[in-house]
Amino acid sequence: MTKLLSVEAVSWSVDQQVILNNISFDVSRGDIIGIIGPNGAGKTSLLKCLLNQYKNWQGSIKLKNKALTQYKPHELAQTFALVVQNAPPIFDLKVYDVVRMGLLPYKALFARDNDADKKNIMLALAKVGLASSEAKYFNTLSGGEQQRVLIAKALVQKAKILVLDEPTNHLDIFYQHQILQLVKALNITVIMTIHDLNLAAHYCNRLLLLDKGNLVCDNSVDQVLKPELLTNVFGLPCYRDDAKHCGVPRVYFYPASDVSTVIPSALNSALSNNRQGESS
Ligand SMILES: Nc1ncnc2c1ncn2[C@@H]1O[C@H](COP(=O)(O)OP(=O)(O)OP(=O)(O)O)[C@@H](O)[C@H]1O
Repeated sequence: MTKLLSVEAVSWSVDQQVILNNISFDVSRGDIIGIIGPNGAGKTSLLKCLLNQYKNWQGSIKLKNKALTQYKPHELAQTFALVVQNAPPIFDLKVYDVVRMGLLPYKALFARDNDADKKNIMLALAKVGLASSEAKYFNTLSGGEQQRVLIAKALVQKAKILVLDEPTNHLDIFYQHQILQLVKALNITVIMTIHDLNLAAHYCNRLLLLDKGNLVCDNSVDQVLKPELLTNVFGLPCYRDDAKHCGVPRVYFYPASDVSTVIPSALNSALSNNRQGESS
């Protein structure tokens, strides 16, 4: 796969507190990368460095072999589309106008939309299942619908890399899957922070596990979702079910005090497998 983004030894500190420590990884075209880790691990900070929103990080981030810092803002806007929860008040706009904002990196200020622009906007809204919502106010939509509008904006933006910060937060299970299915079906490169490890397993082809600003593991779902590793990072006993529901493993966490009453036999066998793995 072609390398799109190359992150080398990126560190970021605020007031001598190290928030990201020497992070290196590559992103290839078509990757769907989930950044996982506990609260405060540095997931959002890493996204913000990738988007060049912070200026004082150290290290190197290259987009197609050229330093990110050498790109003009509109060039970056043509490359990255950001989808965040809790969109700012600027989105007191109609759905059509929010999606239209995806055209801005390509347009002169105050340029009018042509027929092709309008067609693109409506096509993007149709792709996210919101063609009949163009005249509604963005702020009146549900969280899941707002996410879909922002994805439509990203489509109009023709972004090469879709960056999502906790896209499934506040969504019910149906919309969690709907958003991630939609994201996967776009067939573009995706980098997202995500708390739900089983959702991440389902939709990502690679996971980056962060802990206290360090990249603890960058690998396939199968290699990152190891009970021992996750127990170390999240501080809770973890059991992995390898029955491969829909082709992926599932992980479960338990309060330490409840472990022996929840699934004693399954957990014991998982722990003993771990121990065997350690000794081999
Ligand atoms: N602009 C900032 N100034 C000072 N500290 C910051 C800033 N941004 C983030 N931090 C600190 O960096 C650490 C990592 O924050 P970050 O938001 O990246 O974590 P996260 O992994 O995304 O957490 P969560 O899962 O809670 O969203 C936290 O301790 C946070 O307080």
